[in-house]
Order: sequence, then structure tokens, then C-alpha cells
Amino acid sequence: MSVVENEKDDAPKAVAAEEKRPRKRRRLDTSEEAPAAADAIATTEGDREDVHNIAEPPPPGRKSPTPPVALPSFPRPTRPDAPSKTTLALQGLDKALVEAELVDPAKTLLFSSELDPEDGTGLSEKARKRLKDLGITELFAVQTAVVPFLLSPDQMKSLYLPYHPPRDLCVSAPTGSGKTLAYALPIVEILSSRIVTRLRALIVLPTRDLVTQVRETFEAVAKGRGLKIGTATGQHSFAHEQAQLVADRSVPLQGGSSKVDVLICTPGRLMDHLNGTPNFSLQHLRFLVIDEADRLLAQSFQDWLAQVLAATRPPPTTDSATSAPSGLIPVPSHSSAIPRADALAPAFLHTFRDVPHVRTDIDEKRASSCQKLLFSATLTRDPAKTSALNLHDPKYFIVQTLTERQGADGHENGDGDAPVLDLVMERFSMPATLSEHMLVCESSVKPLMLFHLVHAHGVTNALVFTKSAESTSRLVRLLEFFEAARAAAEGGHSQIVAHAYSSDLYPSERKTILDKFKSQEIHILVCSDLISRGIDISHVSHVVSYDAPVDMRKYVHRVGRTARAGRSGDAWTLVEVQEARYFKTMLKEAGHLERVKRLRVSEKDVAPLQKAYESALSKLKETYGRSAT
Ligand SMILES: Nc1ncnc2c1ncn2[C@@H]1O[C@H](COP(=O)(O)OP(=O)(O)OP(=O)(O)O)[C@@H](O)[C@H]1O
Repeated sequence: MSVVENEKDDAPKAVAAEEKRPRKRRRLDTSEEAPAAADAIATTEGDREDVHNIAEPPPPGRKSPTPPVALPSFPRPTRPDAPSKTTLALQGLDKALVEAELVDPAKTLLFSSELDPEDGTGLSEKARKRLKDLGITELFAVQTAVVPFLLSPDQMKSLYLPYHPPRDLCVSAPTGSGKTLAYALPIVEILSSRIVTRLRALIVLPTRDLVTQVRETFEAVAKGRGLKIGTATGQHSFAHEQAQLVADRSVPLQGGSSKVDVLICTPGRLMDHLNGTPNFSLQHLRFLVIDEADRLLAQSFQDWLAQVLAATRPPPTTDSATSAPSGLIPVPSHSSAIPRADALAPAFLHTFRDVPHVRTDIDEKRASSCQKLLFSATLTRDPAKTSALNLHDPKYFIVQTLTERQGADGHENGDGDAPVLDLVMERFSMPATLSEHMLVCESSVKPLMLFHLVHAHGVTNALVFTKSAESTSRLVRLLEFFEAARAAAEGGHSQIVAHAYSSDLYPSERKTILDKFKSQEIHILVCSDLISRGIDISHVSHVVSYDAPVDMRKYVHRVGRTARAGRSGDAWTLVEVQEARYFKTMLKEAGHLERVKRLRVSEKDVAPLQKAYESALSKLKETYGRSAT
């Protein structure tokens, strides 16, 4: 009984189980109908509906008809197109860099000497007048972008922006395009509103010579604006510099005690003051300029960048630091310094000793007001280097000739090249007024080739770059012997005066030599890469790379010593036969090979100089007591 009952009970369950069990898969029909039905299957949406219709199960009671003839066929998966070079090059880049604003180097902005809010420069009447006195009547391309960016809107002119920190700025613009004025002008404009002196602008440069040069620009622009400008390069004793930079060193002052508004310095000396000068403080910095940024970011000297950035930021406010009552900002460890309320930067006010700040929910976060400005003709795109700067919402400007790849608006054309691509691929922009040549020759005839070029082109204002201080002095001696031999043989010739310029010289000697070169008492300055960056000598008509530069950055900076500020200039590179392939590949990779024309010099061309040259060579051998070639 129980068995029957059980059977009865189980029956519906069995049916249900049967229903749940998946139907047996129908065998694919391979009958003759199949191809016809398969033809009906297509890949369009409409056709797919047909496929579903075919696959409908037969109505109940009917014998199963021919099952679906085939599974729908879909297009074979194909490999996607390989990503373009552009896509690959832009991978992993900072969004800000990808969205860089392109500036046409030909763009200029004429400004009137009267205040004109319409021109969008943001320049005050005083600044316009000063520029006019300096003979500057228009802004160059890089300045048309950077000056308004830093001067407008109006709130950006504040000395402190603790609740609304300013955007940082990265600028890549060709050599001689006026980058110095692009940052000096807005800095002077903004700092001129100050009442008390604090160290508010720090300009870091890689060499002493550049510090001197940038100081001259600042002094020229800031004349009559009441700002104090200082330098720190190690040229003077440390104590002397300390006395120039800091007013009171006797007691520690929390807000520092600066005697200058603007400090222009090399990173090494900056570190010395940061670590060794009492009351030297960077808490009030409104501007941190890193000129020749790619070179300076490559220098890890004493981890200078990290230390400088740390000194501009307010110290953290952790409750665990002291036994301050709950809700009160603890007194930081350096609280032994004497506070002066007005001397502390707003973002540092919580460090004010003995005046605890009651923290509330409506307290706004205060940040450093320091705006970082990076400049170079060969700006790095290395994310590792730029990330160390901790840039705040950076804006990039790239001054670069519009190529055929790009539209007039600077945005990419059909082939997908973004404006930033040239920077990413290290295809640096060169001055349009520069003409470039290379001369491939045996290393033994390089001096003769140089002398030929100098005389054939009547060169009297040239920089000649060599690979070392030793080859600099040998070349200068040889040129002196050559000029003397030539004058003796031919008589009546005015001689070319050459001088070596190297780091072995004392700063005062270097200044004298540069001054003589500027006044054209010296016609040719033979040097190493010491002055290949940044140095601005307007009348340099020729740059000769006597020893070919080893990388593109060096090439760009060397040749950029001529053709500055819209003037024309020539750059020649002497390339030894065995170096030619490497040099050309370097240019090609930088997309620059077509710009550098080949120069050919025949034996006939140099024949008139041969005798004097041989005489000079034997004199040099006597002097050095060994082979001179
Ligand atoms: N608006 C202007 N009008 C006339 N001359 C200018 C203007 N701006 C800059 N100059 C001049 O152009 C020259 C080059 O400027 P600067 O040295 O700033 O170039 P740079 O872009 O910093 O070059 P580099 O990359 O080689 O350092 C300087 O002699 C400067 O006085």
C-alpha cells in the first residue's frame, strides 16, 4: 500500500523532473535541405530573426520536422588594427600633457603703452612703460601665452592663494624665444603689490652664468617697482651671501627674515642656504621657477627638489605630536622660534606658537600658494621626473611650428598626430631663422675645415663647441698659430682673435671674457657645453660644433646660441666620417634631418690656407711635444 501510495506521489515529481531535464540536443541535419536553409542565415539583424524562426520547436503532436539546418554563422574574429605610433607614444602620458596648448611661434602681440584691458595681457601701465623704455613693443609667442595665463584672472595676482592654489605651468619653447621675460614680467607685476619683503619668487638655474644673466633681466624689468632681487651661486663667500639674503640671523623667527623678494640661484647653493642659513624660509614662496627644467630635474644633487618642495609646504598638523588639548592644533617641534603673527604665511598659521587654533568642521584646507613654473627648449616628458614635482593641475604650453600634420587651430588632422606628439617624440622645435649645415670630413682635417669656414664666410662672432677643456685649449693655440702664420705670409690681414672659455676660469675671468666677446674684441669663443644652455649673446652669428654633439638635446641648445629673438644665424657641425651615420640617425629620429644641409669643401677650396695650416701644426707639435692632429 505504502508502495503504491509512494508510486502515486512520485509520479508527478517524475514528470516535473522530466520537464526540468534538458532536452536532448537535436542532431544537426545534414540533409539536402541544409544548404538552402543555411543560405537563409545571414548576419544582419533581420536575417537573425529568420534564424530564430527556423529554430522554433515544432508544434505539439507533430512529428519533429527537420531540425535547424546549421548554427548561425558569424564573421570570423579579425585582429584589430595595430595601434598607431601616436597612440603608443601618448600612452601613459599625463592628461595635462596630452591636452597641451599649441602656440604658433610666429604669433606676436603688439601692446600700447597706455593701459589697455582689451589686449588681454594683464600688464599694468607701469610695466608697459618700462618695456617701452627697454625697446620692447610686442610680446613674443611664448609671452603671449604665459603672461596672460599668470596675470589673469585678477584673483591670480594675489600674493597668497591658500584656499585656491594656483595651477602650475610647463612651457616648451624654442631657444631664444623669450622665455625669461615670459616669467619675469608676471612675477614682477604680481610681487610689486607687496608691502613687506618676503622671499616670494625663487628662480633656479643650472649655472652661475645663467643666474647672472637672469638677474640682469629681472633688474631691467623691475626697475622702479621697489622689489629686492638677490642671487646665490657660491661666487661670494657663504657668510657674505647670508648677509645679503637674511636680515636677522640672531634669533630664530618662525616666518623667516628675508631681505629679498626674488632669489635667483643654482640648486647647490640653494641647498646650502636651506640647510645652513638661519631664518631662510621658503614658506612665503608664490613662484618657484625651474628654468632649463629638463637639465635641473636630471640633477639629483642632495635631492634638492624634494627638499625645496617640502620647505614650501606647511607642516602637517597631527594631534599625536604634542600633548595639546583635543581640538587644538599642536605646537610643532620648531616652536622655539619666535613667532611674529604677520610673518607667517597663511598656510603656516597653525604653527603659530602658544596661540592654539580650535579646529572646527568648517575649517577650509589651506595649501601652499607656491606656483611652479617649468621652462625649457627641450622639456622632458619623462613622467617619473615630472611626478616628483607634484604639479597641481598643470597647464602645458608648447611653442611649435604648425606642421602639415596639424591644422591651423593646432589640433590634430586626419592622420591622428596630436600637437604634443613632437614633444613626446623629442622632436624639438627650432628657431625658424636658423640655417643648419653639416660637414663630413676626416678627423685629421677638422681644424683646417674650421679655419676655411671662418675665413670663407668672414666669421667674426662665433661660438665653437668642443668636447673637452683640453681640446678647447689646443684648438685655440692652433688657431692663434694659424692666424700668425697667415698674417706673416700674406701681411696686412686682420687676425681673428679666439679665446677659450671653460669652467677652469675664475668667475671674474669668465665675465671679462664674455664682456670682450660681447664687445667684439674677441671674435671666436671656443668652449665646452658650459655655455651651450641659456646664454643670450645677441650678436652670435655662427655656432660651430667642432666636435659633434652626442645627443639631440645638446644639439638643440648649442645651435640655439644663434638665431635668437627672430635674428638669423648659422649653425655648422663638423662630423667625423665614422660619426656620420650616428649623427644622421640622431637627426632623423628627431625629424630634423632635412633641415640640416650637407656642406662640401673641396681640396681646391682649402689650398690657399694649406701652408699656414702646416706651419701652425708644426708649431703646435713643438708646444705640446706630440702629434697635434
Ligand atoms: N618681446 C620681446 N621683444 C624683443 N626682444 C625680446 C622680447 N622678449 C625677449 N626678447 C629678447 O630675446 C632674447 C632671447 O630671450 P631669452 O634669453 O629669454 O630666450 P630663451 O627662450 O630663454 O632662450 P634659451 O632657451 O636659449 O634659454 C633676449 O635677448 C631678450 O632680451
